[in-house]
Amino acid sequence: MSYQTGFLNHFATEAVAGALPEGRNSPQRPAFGLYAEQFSTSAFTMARAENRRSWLYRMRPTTAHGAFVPYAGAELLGAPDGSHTTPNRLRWDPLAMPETRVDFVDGMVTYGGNAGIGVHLYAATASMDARAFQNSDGEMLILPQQGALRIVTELGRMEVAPGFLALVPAGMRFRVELLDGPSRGYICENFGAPFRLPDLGPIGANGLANPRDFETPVAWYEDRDEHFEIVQKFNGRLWTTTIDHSPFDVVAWHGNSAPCRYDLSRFNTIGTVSFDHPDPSIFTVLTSPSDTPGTANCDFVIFPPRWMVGEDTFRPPWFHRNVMSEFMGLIHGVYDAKEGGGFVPGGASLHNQFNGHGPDAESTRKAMAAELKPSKIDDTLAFMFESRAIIHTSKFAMEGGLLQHDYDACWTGFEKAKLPE
Ligand SMILES: O=C(O)Cc1cc(O)ccc1O
Ligand SMILES: [Fe+2]
Repeated sequence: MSYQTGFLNHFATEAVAGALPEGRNSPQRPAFGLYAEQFSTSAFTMARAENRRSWLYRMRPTTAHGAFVPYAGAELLGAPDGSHTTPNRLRWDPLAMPETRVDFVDGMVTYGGNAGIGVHLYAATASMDARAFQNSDGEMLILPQQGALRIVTELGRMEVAPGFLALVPAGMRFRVELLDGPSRGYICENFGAPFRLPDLGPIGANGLANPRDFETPVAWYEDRDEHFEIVQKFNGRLWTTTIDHSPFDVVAWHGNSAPCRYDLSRFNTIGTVSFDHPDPSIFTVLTSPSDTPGTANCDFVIFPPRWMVGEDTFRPPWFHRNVMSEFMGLIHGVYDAKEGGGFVPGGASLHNQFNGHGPDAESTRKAMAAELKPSKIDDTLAFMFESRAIIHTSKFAMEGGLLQHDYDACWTGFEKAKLPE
């Protein structure tokens, strides 16, 4: 597998020498009888810095297909209708692996969502073969938690193991192959402005996720004249059609709208070297801004291994109530605000708008008693999708058997403060 590096670069790549036109996008007759196609993930008229599009040179035009009809699988995928939304702090046990053959498409399960994002987990036991998924509703941020994936996209192939993220543009066709057997992970579906690197402000020109660590596949195609099912998510529902060849027939492409992967261990984690626990925005990997400056449609934030050195400081996350809603998951290890257990790899939690949460009683007791020498939080990777809007939960999330009904109890047993007489 080879990659080109950089975030949102203008890449150019060809799997067959001479396939990529030079000096123009749409020659009268592209090489070898290929067909040129513009793939736009921003409006044509978007400001240059925000403009995203790629030019694809493929063996057949994408237009060669019949009508899409409603798709019957993936019954647990869909937009929550609001009837299961609660202000309560929620936490879930891990999603079980299916006992039958289930691929990535049918293995997606919606936990929550709002107008800006969809929050899903997937649990799959089979690779997709002669089918592809296309999400016309939004781009997909995929975080494997168990099992490495090979994601075959129209623009090339990338491998993503647990600890990596994959980002697939809205509208792009892809299939997911399992490299290590049963696989599970998390998905943030982004209906808003596409994810980008956050501004660094006073941090300066370097730090957090550095652009050069993002990797985009080189062009790759397969020449398979057989039936392929295309499953499309459109307007919150799934649709299907069949074509007579592989959709992965793009021989060359250029442009800046492309899938990428990123190894989260490359994140340059920044924290306090004096006192107090900084706001978790310091851990933002990618952000999808809204039209209100400073208020994200969605921030993707990680809690990676890091040194804790704060003096006279309560080091774990503080107790807090937040206008932003927070969905969290755990790739591996223990999260420093939940030392009392219950938040486990493959599990999840949700703390919706203004509902108080923070360290459990066990983490609080330990942090208040700790000797404050430098200590390393190691072997851990938690993450958060933080959204400006309430995250509505699905029926499955509330009634699917994984919800921990005793979650509130992790915040009991705190002693009352004793004021001077
Ligand atoms: O709630 C959480 O665990 C996430 C979180 C972590 C942190 O370090 C500060 C604030 C915050 O919401
Ligand atoms: Fe929080």
